[in-house]
Amino acid sequence: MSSTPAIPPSLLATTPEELVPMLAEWNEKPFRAKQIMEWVYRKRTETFEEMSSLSKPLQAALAERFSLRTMKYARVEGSEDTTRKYLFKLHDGRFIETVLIPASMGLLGGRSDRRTLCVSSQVGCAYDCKFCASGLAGFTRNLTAGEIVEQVVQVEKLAGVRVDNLVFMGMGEPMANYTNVTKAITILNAQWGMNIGARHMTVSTSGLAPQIKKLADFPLQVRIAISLHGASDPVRDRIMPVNRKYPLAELFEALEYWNEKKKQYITFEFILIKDVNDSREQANLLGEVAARLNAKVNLIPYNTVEGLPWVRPSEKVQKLFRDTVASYDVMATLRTEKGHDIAAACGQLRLKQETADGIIDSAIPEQRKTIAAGV
Ligand SMILES: C[S@@+](CC[C@H](N)C(=O)[O-])C[C@H]1O[C@@H](n2cnc3c(N)ncnc32)[C@H](O)[C@@H]1O
Ligand code: SF4
Repeated sequence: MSSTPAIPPSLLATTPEELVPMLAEWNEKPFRAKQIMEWVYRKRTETFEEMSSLSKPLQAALAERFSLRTMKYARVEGSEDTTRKYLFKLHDGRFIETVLIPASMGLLGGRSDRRTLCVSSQVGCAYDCKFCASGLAGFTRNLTAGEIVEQVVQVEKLAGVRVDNLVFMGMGEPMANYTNVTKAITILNAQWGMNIGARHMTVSTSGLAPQIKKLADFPLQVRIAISLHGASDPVRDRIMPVNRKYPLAELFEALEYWNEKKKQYITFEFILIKDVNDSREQANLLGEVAARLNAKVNLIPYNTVEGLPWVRPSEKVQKLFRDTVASYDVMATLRTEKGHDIAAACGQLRLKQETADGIIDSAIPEQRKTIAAGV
């Protein structure tokens, strides 16, 4: 592959505090930082020349130092009433997906206006979970904080909506890109920035225990979702290699720390895969640990990934599993909405595009098929 073209760092990854010393260098007053943020986040200006309250030399200095948009909208799948999956081309030619999940029926029967955006945190993923499209072509690179923030800015404009909820459930493992993800969260939460409440942001992780503890110490009250998918080490080892590094005992210990620090419930994500993790025994183990850690459980029928032979269990098995977990006095939901399925399968659209562009080889590694076949 050709080397990455250099572009100036994104202004969307910059805080007003970081701007102040640069402004001093340019003989500008500190209050300009606030003005610049207003152009960026309130008026959503896409060029520096439009920042008409700033002097021409300051516009030029900013343009030399920063980029305002670093990725190009490539295409969208889905329509206004359904989940929309946006594909963006990054400055180095790679692709990422961002999924907008529309307003759903409110809990009390009325229509809720909430819109959830599922953002990517990396190009590809190194964690190699055996059921997931995101890791199929391996890991390419971390997204910068600017690229994470820009997904929200661009989708709001393209869809003409305001995002209320944000989930880090797109491509990549957010806790393996800790610094950029927490910086993006800070900017997305800031009043001068995207002003999204921290409690409306959920970081989903495959279980990187040390980073979970670190995030527990992070001052913003973000939520955490754990991709559990196995309630015992042998089952989890089979489908999630990360479990060999951080086995369940270590993961649960980190979650106890989370509970102590954050005092808010955890969510366990549990994909139901036929004959892999859908047994009564797994449901009992999951119920026990969810009750102990005060976690709610989201059960997700496996969403087929092209090239991978895993399948979801029958509805009867899914419901029995949910009822068994719920019998531990645990809140357990079975996700059936299409939107979530599409979000969960994040990574497939990008795989198709990068394969078509000849950036990656599409072959599903033989090893995946063997593991799926249970050999
Ligand atoms: C793509 S991951 C990204 C966040 C993080 N790396 C993680 O594993 O939690 C987001 C969620 O999608 C789930 N997922 C991946 N492939 C899926 C599939 N084929 N069907 C349903 N959910 C899937 C993951 O297990 C995880 O719970
Ligand atoms: S489920 Fe998450 S950690 Fe596992 S391969 Fe997919 S993106 Fe990576």
